[in-house]
Amino acid sequence: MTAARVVDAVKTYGTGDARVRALDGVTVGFPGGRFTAIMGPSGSGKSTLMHCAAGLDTLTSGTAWIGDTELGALGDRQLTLLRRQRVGFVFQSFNLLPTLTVAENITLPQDLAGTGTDREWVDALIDVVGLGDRLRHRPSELSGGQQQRVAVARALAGRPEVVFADEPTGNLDSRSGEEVLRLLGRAVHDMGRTVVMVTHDPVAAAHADEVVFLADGRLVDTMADPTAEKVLDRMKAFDSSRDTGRGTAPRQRVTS
Ligand SMILES: Nc1ncnc2c1ncn2[C@@H]1O[C@H](COP(=O)(O)OP(=O)(O)OP(=O)(O)O)[C@@H](O)[C@H]1O
Repeated sequence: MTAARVVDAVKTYGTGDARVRALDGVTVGFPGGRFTAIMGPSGSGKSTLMHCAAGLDTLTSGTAWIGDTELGALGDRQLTLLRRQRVGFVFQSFNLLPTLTVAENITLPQDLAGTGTDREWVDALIDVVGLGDRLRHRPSELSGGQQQRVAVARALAGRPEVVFADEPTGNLDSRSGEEVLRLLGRAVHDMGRTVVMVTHDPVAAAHADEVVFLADGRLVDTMADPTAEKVLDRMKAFDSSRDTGRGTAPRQRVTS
């Protein structure tokens, strides 16, 4: 089962000479029950791909799917509901609500949707993220790593079909980052969830089951069972092919 996918995805930003093709015909599926990392050089289109696949942004052409639902066919309200009920998000900057407690932050999406909370599942999650003694605290009373663990619990609380994480360790020291990555890995391998993570860090990507590589808005490679060394080597190959003028083309400008 493919939890999320894009087909022939094209995304352009800007107009005229300044028009940039951030996604240039990407087709990729993210399998259910797997942890996939999206890697690539800066500006290669990683965040754009994630945002379009997750329904946070729309494609210029092509289609994006969550399960069997094509996102382009949905109106604004349906898209909001889909994001709230079927997708979870973890961002680099945690995005917790400062006035709410940890417990309230974790169940906020279900409270907003009025769908009710699966108490047993949420209690199990709180156990896994290790924040049982912090439930009445506000985010400002937690470390960055703890805040991100709350964000991971919030993303998983509604049992979404897929969790998208955009550089989830970008604001964390390596030890807290490692904890968050292990948590995402456990969500997939012990709890049967699906995670798609954008990262530029080979060590983070090594936690995934599979890495997909973007360059200049195109899907250029995939790697199963990654290690940090293998991912780093693959990334270095991008750099050397750029240096020698071979391999991936420079970012394509669209002048029409
Ligand atoms: N809102 C926007 N308006 C104009 N151009 C944009 C916009 N968002 C992204 N781009 C351009 O699209 C391309 C892809 O950007 P994107 O952020 O998806 O890349 P990325 O691989 O996530 O980069 P990074 O690793 O640096 O975050 C870049 O050339 C970027 O400048």
